[in-house]
Amino acid sequence: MSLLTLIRHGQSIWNQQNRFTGWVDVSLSQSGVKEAQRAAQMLAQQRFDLAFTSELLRAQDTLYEILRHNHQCHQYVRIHDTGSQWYEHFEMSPAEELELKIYVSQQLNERYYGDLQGLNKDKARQLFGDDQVHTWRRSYDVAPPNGESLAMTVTRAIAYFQSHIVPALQQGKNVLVCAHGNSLRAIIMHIEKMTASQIAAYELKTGSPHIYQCSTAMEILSKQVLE
Ligand SMILES: O=C(O)[C@@H](CO)OP(=O)(O)O
Repeated sequence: MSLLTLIRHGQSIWNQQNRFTGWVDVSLSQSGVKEAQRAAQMLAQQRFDLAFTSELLRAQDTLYEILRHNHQCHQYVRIHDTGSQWYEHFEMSPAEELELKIYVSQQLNERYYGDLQGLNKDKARQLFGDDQVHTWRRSYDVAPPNGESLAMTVTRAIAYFQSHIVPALQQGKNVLVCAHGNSLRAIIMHIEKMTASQIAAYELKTGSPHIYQCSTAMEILSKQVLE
């Protein structure tokens, strides 16, 4: 059995300003740092064997806050090139085995919001209408102009989940994934076998850990959301 913990980063400055963010590398707001610290307290006793995050600061900063306060994690190493798996060629010393590996991947980035990035969401509703903006934000397969639909985000996030995260879970490892509203909705849709309309209605709070107990056959045995 293994634990899969998914957490959306704490509130960012652009979440606070209600602006489409996507791949823009916006930092956490003061409330976002507090949310990350709160999540860190909730997860302080949990043992993680490895962690995954996106290329974006808001997810990485939330992850580091969690790891810095984790009683079981003494040192971590950030590995950007997830393809090479270089370190696995060497026999590890006991000290190296204590290192928690953090894999960073663009495939876990937020959904790319294209031309909407930077625009205030209320202003977008004035310009394009409520229905159009809702469709861009929460439909499954309609992409915003020059951006990604949720379906496109699902394709890349699930490819990564299958190739990098599932094998670790199948080995009984406890995995922490710190990412974004839409890349995590993609993973949740996949593991909870949700339909497109179920995921459309599923909102993920910032800084609120989702903890899944998984069997080695990747069945979900339980789910707990900490608030
Ligand atoms: O702007 C974004 O990048 C995302 C997440 O904050 O927004 P939405 O919830 O509208 O998909």
